[in-house]
Amino acid sequence: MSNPRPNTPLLDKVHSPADLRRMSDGDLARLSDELRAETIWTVSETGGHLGSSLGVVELTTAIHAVFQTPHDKLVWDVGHQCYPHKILTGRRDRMLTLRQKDGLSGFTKRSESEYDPFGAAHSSTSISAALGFATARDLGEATGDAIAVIGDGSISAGMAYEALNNAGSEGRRLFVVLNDNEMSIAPPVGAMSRYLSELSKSPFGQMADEIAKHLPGPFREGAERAKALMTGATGDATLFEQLGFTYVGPIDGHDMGQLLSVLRAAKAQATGPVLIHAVTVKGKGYNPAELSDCCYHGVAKFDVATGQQQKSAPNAPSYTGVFGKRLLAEAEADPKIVAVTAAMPGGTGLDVMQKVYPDRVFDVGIAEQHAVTFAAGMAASGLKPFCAVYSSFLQRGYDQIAHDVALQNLPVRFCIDRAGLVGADGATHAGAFDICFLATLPNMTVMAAADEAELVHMMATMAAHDSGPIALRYPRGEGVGCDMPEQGEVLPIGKGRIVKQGDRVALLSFGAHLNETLAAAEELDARGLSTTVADARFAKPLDTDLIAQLVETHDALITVEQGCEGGFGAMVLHWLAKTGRLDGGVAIRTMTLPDRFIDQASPADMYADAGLTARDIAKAALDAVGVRISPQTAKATS
Ligand SMILES: Cc1ncc(C[n+]2csc(CCOP(=O)(O)OP(=O)(O)O)c2C)c(N)n1
Ligand SMILES: CC(=O)[C@@H](O)[C@H](O)COP(=O)(O)O
Ligand SMILES: [Mg+2]
Repeated sequence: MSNPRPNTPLLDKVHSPADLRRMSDGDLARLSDELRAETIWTVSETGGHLGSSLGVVELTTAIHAVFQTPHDKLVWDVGHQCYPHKILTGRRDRMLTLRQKDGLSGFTKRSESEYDPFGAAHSSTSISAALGFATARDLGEATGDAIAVIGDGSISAGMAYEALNNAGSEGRRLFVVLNDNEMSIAPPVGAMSRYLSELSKSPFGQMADEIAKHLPGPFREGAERAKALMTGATGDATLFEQLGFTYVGPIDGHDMGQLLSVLRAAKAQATGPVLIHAVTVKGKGYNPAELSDCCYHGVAKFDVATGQQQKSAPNAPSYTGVFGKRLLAEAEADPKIVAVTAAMPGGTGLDVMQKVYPDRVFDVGIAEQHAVTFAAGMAASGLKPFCAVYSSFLQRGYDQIAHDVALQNLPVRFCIDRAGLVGADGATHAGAFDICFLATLPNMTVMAAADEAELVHMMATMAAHDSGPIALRYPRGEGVGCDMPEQGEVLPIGKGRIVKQGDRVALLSFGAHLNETLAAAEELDARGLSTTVADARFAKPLDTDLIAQLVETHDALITVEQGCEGGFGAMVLHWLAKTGRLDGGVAIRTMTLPDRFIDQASPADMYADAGLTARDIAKAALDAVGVRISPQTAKATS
């Protein structure tokens, strides 16, 4: 399907933001319409984060028109809304490579453009980074103004308050644009969201006098009336003003005239931190997006005329889908089971349980640190909390896992979706580190599902495991299409399983790379190297009997995991070394992700880049047993 490319005569003249600064205000408004059409067309061909990008079309145009980017530093929060920004900053001709192998990142990225002064993808970092730039300017570095654009969802994270708190006390000239579209991925939650909702209903332009007087007539009267009204009505300043910011807003984030006036006035007058509250619509200007519950937050390729997305039929249930269903089943059987998500009820699958038990599922907003310790408090009180957080986002709550959960040995269940390489979201969302940062914690039990049937058993095991914290990791996307058990069977903690018996080479897989490991075993068998395949199931506690048996009865042991160095394979090596089993010389290879970040591509291409294909595993085994593969053989069989 190919959608007709929009006609964009004004946008065709824009090769950098400098071209915007030569346009009239009227042309900038017309340009934004073209930019919106171009964004819709682009994402219809590539898929990606459409809704948030459509919500900032005018804002993007106005900021680049008023501020001198790239000397002034524009820092996007999350960065999923950066497609209009990328189109205006010289990357329009590469937009069809968005989120693809060797293509443009789906988020801002320093190495991609001087207009991306700070990379993002994990939320709530923009104010901190922007304050860093502002401080560097004040210390003499060659940088200009700093502008952070943060959404109403992202400003619910603790890190944003740390930054507001510091910026408000530092008093440096800094611009924070709050892009308030009253949406996160799901509808926003929390008291802050409620507060912003009230604030955004206040009349236009409650702002400080020194900025209001620089506004054109009608805006100024409106602002003065609103200020009188607001001050009269409320008497106190906004939360942001009480933190030391000049608050400007709420303004219509789609009205180019308001945006340009307010940004110009703020730029002309600001001597300290300014927060501009722009009210926008997620998915603005594209009906299917505006009308959909998710505002087309993340979409597949689609037909522009209808909004119909191109989604291939699944070959197997998704891990997330199996997780959601099984959690509901476990929750039906045990009223003490509760669940916690950090603004991702749909992505984690908790929405399945939420529909049935809304009082037992807690969406705490984008607040992973709080989510973990909140779950710890519930565990300390006798409940059985399942804390469902994507692997890479769980990095945000690591000290809470160590300090509040593991050290106190509290029975929090960590359900870690998007473990391993995730594809189009690239390096920022890779679930590469959770095995390493969890298996090294005392008291922690760490499991990984080899397939969707194992996930069912491991969910039952988590529900039953009440003696301390336990984590279960599983990848993004579909399972392998295996037979599914009706019920989950509680697994013996710390016990793995032999999947295929051989006697020369032992492949010990942890998690969802079992299929590739079995394929490697086939190749090795075909070469006359009888191969055992074992599924470790646990990275902690290790099945040391199994490992000892494999090492004693095979010529080589190869560990395989969808995780970084320092994870499962390292734990195996530690144990072997500590028990002297390496002294006699054992042929061992640990197959892990490489010590580098891997850019977006398909998961298969990313694992090939990582050196974790079935062929790679087989080659490691051949190398370990000393069968050198001649270049010709390698070429012939590749
Ligand atoms: C630390 C972290 N947790 C969760 C996410 C997943 N995530 C991406 S965008 C988003 C919602 C952001 O809402 P908002 O800031 O309001 O931006 P909008 O999409 O409305 O433009 C979430 C939860 C993330 N990127 N980073
Ligand atoms: C921008 C962001 O962080 C989320 O939208 C993320 O891209 C969701 O990932 P999944 O598509 O794997 O749910
Ligand atoms: Mg939002």
